Amino acid sequence: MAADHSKIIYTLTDEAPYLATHSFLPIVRTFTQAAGIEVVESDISVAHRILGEFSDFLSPEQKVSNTLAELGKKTLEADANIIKLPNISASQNQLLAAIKELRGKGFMVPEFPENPQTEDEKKLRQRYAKIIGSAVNPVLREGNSDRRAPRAVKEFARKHPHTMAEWSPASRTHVSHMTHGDFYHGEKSMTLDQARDVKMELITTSGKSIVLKPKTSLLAGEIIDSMFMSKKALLAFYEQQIEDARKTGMLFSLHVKATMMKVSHPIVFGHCVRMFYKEAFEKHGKLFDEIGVNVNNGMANLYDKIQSLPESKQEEIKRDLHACHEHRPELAMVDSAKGITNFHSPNDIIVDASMPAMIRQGGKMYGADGRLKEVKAVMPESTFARIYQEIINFCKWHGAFDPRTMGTVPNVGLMAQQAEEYGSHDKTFEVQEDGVANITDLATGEVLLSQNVEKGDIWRMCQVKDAAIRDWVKLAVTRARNSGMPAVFWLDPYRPHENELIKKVKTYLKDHDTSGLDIQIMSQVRAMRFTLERVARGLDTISVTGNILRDYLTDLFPIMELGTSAKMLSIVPLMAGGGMYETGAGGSAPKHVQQLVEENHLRWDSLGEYLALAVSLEDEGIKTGNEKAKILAKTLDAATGKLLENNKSPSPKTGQLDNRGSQFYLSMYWAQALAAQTEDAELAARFAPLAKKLGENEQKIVDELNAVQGKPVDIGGYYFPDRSKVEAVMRPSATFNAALEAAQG
Ligand SMILES: NC(=O)C1=CN([C@@H]2O[C@H](COP(=O)(O)OP(=O)(O)OC[C@H]3O[C@@H](n4cnc5c(N)ncnc54)[C@H](OP(=O)(O)O)[C@@H]3O)[C@@H](O)[C@H]2O)C=CC1
Ligand SMILES: O=C(O)CCC(=O)C(=O)O
Ligand SMILES: [Mg+2]
Repeated sequence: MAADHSKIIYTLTDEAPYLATHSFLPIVRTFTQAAGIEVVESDISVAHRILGEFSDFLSPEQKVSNTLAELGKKTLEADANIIKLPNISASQNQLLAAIKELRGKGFMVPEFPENPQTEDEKKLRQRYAKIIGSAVNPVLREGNSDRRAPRAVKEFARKHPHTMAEWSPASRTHVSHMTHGDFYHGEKSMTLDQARDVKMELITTSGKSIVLKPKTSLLAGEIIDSMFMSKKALLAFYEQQIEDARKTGMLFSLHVKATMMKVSHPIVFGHCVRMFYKEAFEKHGKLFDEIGVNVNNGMANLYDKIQSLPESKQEEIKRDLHACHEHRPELAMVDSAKGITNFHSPNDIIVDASMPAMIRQGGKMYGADGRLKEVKAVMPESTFARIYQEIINFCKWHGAFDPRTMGTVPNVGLMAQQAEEYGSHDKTFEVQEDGVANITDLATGEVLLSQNVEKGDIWRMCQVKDAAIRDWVKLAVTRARNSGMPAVFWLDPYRPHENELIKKVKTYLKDHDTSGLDIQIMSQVRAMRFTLERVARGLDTISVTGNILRDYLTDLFPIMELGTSAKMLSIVPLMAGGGMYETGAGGSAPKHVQQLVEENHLRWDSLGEYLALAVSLEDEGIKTGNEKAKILAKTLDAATGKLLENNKSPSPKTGQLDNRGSQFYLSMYWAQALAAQTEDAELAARFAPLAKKLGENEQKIVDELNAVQGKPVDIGGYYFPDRSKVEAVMRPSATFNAALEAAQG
């Protein structure tokens, strides 16, 4: 393919990464132009996704296309080269706020039907369901996951270690999970002998058939699972844990992943809130139902809904809620200054980030008085919760990890084609009546898997495709070979699903040359212990895991090693041949936007973007034979290394170098590296003037960038900001802007 047809797709997302993109894209284009590469935008922000879904409600000039669907199709093409920034996986509260903002701006998308009654409302609700929770990543992730800390980043962390609180062997902090009645308990799993169409059906005790999902087409070799969480067991567990925390004087803290597990975890979360405030719910439950309170969306929803009630009633409810606290444990706070507890909103306590933060703080979270305290971390589902208890045990014995000496733990994750639990939300159901939940072959009527369930249980089917597993095993071998590190498959033979996986892993490993490689299979708790023993000795170990542990471990280890998962290289080699380059392994850090709006300081670190862009350019260079792209990649990596070496990352403090200043330094180092290289004289000549100009004006530009800080700014919205205002805020240095412009061809 001719180099001048090269295209890199760069996503526009939300919050801090969206803001950072507005200053970064003009920089990127200045450089990529020189290699004939066009950088095109694809807006997959939550606001744009709402507009795309509801274009039938918009005027012709307001209509936008469904960019997410288009981008999803692109991932299936061999020449896809996509840079994907983190996006909001919207909770219901966030969705409501986005809808309100859009309507306020004259985009009359429908109101979200919280309690759909009519057929029309039910349809609208279904359309909105496509936008809620983790709705972007599963569509785009048509490949498995390769996440690691690049050498330069790890070296930087060793030289400039982040803070790490001490761990005491006497710490009482622990994880509480269920030991029966959860998804782990009684899971059933099978590998399909042939392609089959199945239905999911509940046969009630009264003999009625309720079709949960009429048809799902499965391929030969696919692994399917059937599992459920018992409501009775869950409630008994919560009751016991709440009481245990009270008796022992521990902070009570709940950790879920309601964004990715968008059907099951809001229910799991809601049961906990209702149990905690049991007496208030017994007294006011009927009224709450009437006014549409749904604490699956957190206490924020309750406080919002009761505002429709007379003042005196509101006071009574609040009194009754407060009264519950008298015989309850103290709750962990998300923001103690603002009085926001762990129960406020399920998207405030996303387990992959919230547990590592606690571990980094020496096993403590904030109480209502703003002081750090030991915690009971409640994660009902036991399948993966056990790894956190294991790392807590290790920290108590070993003490806190030392970022200066600890080894690194990259991850190879099974993620493609909506693998495992994270792809299960269209196959997850809250059981309406006691009965048997069956997965039945449509053609033969044969029941493949069945479970006895009761009203209120959460039943689900998960699946993972054979091709995805093969590709994952191959990626693991490739990473083990290229890195020279041992690789451990974290698989538990006592869990039926993972037992099926183990059989396949053993088979597919034989397709590869594994001579000289150290590849092992261990259950999760052993794998964690083995890995941590090595980490403490400065040794590196690849974790090869399923989809949930991919998510958990790629925040856990980076947060210990690097202070944040924003500094991870995160590659998705797409199964169709293309590449998607995610930027960091974390999210969109909402409090960063708040700081920008209040103080015009953006602490967001775009390092993930720099790393992603370098591999994207390298990939483009290799696939299209574009030598200039390869040089851009190499020099960008060198510039990133220098940025770290010279400590030009954004500071969290207003008044100091922020995201914009850091981007300036990257541009300067990149231009300098290009000017200095001797492989391509044309590129060197093209970037020499920019390198010179930026070097000469370094102090002036940094002063211009820092001078604007300390005052509030207006970006014209939160979910749907005004792009021209964002651009003005994000590009405040006239000197820098002029230098970039002059360098453009
Ligand atoms: N790939 C994706 O699309 C992902 C999206 N999400 C979404 O992101 C939102 C927030 O999720 P949450 O779980 O709180 O996780 P985040 O990773 O956004 O936040 C955790 C903390 O990590 C730090 N952090 C993360 N990225 C950066 C960065 N680039 N530069 C500097 N600091 C960073 C910040 O800490 P500090 O206080 O030190 O600044 C931040 O408060 C949610 O809407 C979630 O659904 C979450 C994960 C991945
Ligand atoms: O899609 C999401 O909501 C979050 C994704 C995530 O946390 C991850 O992939 O690490
Ligand atoms: Mg994650």
